[in-house]
Amino acid sequence: MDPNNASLSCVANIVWTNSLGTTIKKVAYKQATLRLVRNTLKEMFLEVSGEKVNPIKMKLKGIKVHSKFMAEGKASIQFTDEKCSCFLSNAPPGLLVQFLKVIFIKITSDQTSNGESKEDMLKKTRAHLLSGKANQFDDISPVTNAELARAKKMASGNGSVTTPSPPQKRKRLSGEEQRPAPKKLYVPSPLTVASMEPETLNAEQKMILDACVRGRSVFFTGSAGTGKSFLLRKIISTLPPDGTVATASTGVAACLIGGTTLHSFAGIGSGEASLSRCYEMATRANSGQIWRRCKRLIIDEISMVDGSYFEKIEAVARYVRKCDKPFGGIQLILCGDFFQLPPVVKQDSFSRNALTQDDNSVMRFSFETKTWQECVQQSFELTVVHRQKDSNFVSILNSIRIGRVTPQIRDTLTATSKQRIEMEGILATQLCSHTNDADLINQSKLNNLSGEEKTYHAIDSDAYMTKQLDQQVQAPGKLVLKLGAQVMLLKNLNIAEGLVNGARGVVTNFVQGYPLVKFKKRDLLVKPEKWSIKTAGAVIVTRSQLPLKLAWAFSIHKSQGLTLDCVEMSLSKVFEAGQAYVALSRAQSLDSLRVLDFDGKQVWANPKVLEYYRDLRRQIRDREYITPMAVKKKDGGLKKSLSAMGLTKSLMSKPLVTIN
Ligand SMILES: Nc1ncnc2c1ncn2[C@@H]1O[C@H](COP(=O)(O)OP(=O)(O)OP(=O)(O)O)[C@@H](O)[C@H]1O
Ligand SMILES: [Mg+2]
Repeated sequence: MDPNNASLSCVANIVWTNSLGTTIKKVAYKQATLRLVRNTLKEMFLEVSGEKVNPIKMKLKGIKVHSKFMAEGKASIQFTDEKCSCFLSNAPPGLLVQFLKVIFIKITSDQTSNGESKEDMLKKTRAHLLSGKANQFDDISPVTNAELARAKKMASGNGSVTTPSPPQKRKRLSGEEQRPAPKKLYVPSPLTVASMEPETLNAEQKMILDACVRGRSVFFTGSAGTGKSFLLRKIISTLPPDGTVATASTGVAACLIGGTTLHSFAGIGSGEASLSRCYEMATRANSGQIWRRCKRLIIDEISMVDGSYFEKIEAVARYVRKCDKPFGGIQLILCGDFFQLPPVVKQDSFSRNALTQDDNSVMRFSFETKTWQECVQQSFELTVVHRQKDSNFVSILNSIRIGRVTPQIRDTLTATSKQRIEMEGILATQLCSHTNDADLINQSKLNNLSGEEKTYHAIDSDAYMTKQLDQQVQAPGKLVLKLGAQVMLLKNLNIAEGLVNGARGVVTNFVQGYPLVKFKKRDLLVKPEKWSIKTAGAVIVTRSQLPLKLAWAFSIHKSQGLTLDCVEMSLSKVFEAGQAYVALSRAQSLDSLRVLDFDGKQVWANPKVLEYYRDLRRQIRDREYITPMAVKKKDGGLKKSLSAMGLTKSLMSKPLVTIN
């Protein structure tokens, strides 16, 4: 959390009411700046300033904060003394959360600190009034560790301060005793999940966030686990929600950033229709409005977006928005790693065999299009891998990424085939090259278990959206479990205790109808959780389901973007460049990985991608906007970073060779 975040820009409406609840005055700001200030008597105020109207200050005492819709950038603060309410909207969700947190921390701290007594305050007030001096307002001081600790104690229910009051909820305690529920200024949701993550952005991630906030159209890449999706979540929570559309090429990736799929946003079906037909489809009432409202389009896993489709949606954007600028003037934030899975095309045109036939007509990467050159203003490459901590494994993965397998790498990976990675009944997840194989394995393993079946049906907020929820939410519409079922957790429930999205476990019991699951670090009685997705029309729909999925096997395609613990794979049937790399890079360490029948032939990179990255790095190096890695240390920093990525200069300039 940024302790100095005591200001916020958003839409604000202030409404004063009389004792009957009738509105007596209203002030509306399209673009308000909110600040936390203190007067000479150290009382805290919320100052709202904006177009034309003089700043309005409201005392932060006895307030009620309604924060249920923070994830959508909305909240309201009710001021008892002033008899008014301030309604906030279109606030960047992450910044809104931080701002409300600062208010909570400061108020809690003011009330619980052993500061001045009431008598002292009265004396001070009288002296101030007699002095005849005007009230002066200063920004509040940054949050201190002591204030933070007091607020944490308060939030965990150990404190006695109840201001600001949460929505009128009461928590039933043991026995008859009741007391006000602890403040809940934060509502976990996929859209604000970034705020739950304790990690802060590193320097290279901050530089990209800064470019996005400045309105640049950017592409950022980096090997698996460099925090691309993590950064995207931060970017989304830092931008105003109105006009920001978060999408990804796959449902799983869209779910990880709380967005929708690019296809459902664009409204042109698979994109195979003629351009004029696509124009027609995209101008239909709903789609047209969505395109016209969009100001910033975010696309994760851009490597899986076909070039022709990318060109088509760009043309559609210009047409529907009646604007000749690239992408109809929409800011693009693109992210992905072209060394991972390429676009899915009907024919297997980019399998290894096809590469030798010089048949590139069917699939093109989006970076190969003229549209890409015209639309992307700045490119960045993240270089620090966070998913894996072991530098040896990171350098193996970086070599695999570029299709390079040395004898040492082969030996290291082959040696994993015999290691025991199961622990206390938790088996390894098999990663399969084909989706059907994964489904069959899960079904037959479940059938082989002898216990009684328990079925859990999801509750969707809109029955018409079930198909979209199936595509975008990892939690299945129907989940069948038995004692001994291998499962994966689908939510970050407690990061410190390892209860994170991707954590593996086994069902050991059913208690009150819920499965008791043994995870690596602890057992958990798993209860339903909610997922929200934003449809292309900015409507929020939800699914309530147990955050579990059968996990004997997954397809590699469905695993792209995930961090998994305890994985096993046989790569003998891989058919895409980058497929082996995606599978291997899901693991967090060599100890939690088992590779059966490893062969260097299973690893290759697409020559076009290698060439693109060579050019990209040259471009990044040469331009004024030097990359974070070059910023770190101009003399040799670049070389060091490249070798950390498994790319020395000489290798970069050579065509690809796959070493078997
Ligand atoms: N700055 C950071 N500090 C600490 N951990 C981080 C940081 N950035 C990302 N991570 C962690 O690294 C892991 C991988 O991040 P993420 O899934 O965003 O990577 P990615 O680049 O999107 O990978 P992929 O290419 O596989 O989709 C996550 O557990 C994330 O929380
Ligand atoms: Mg990702």
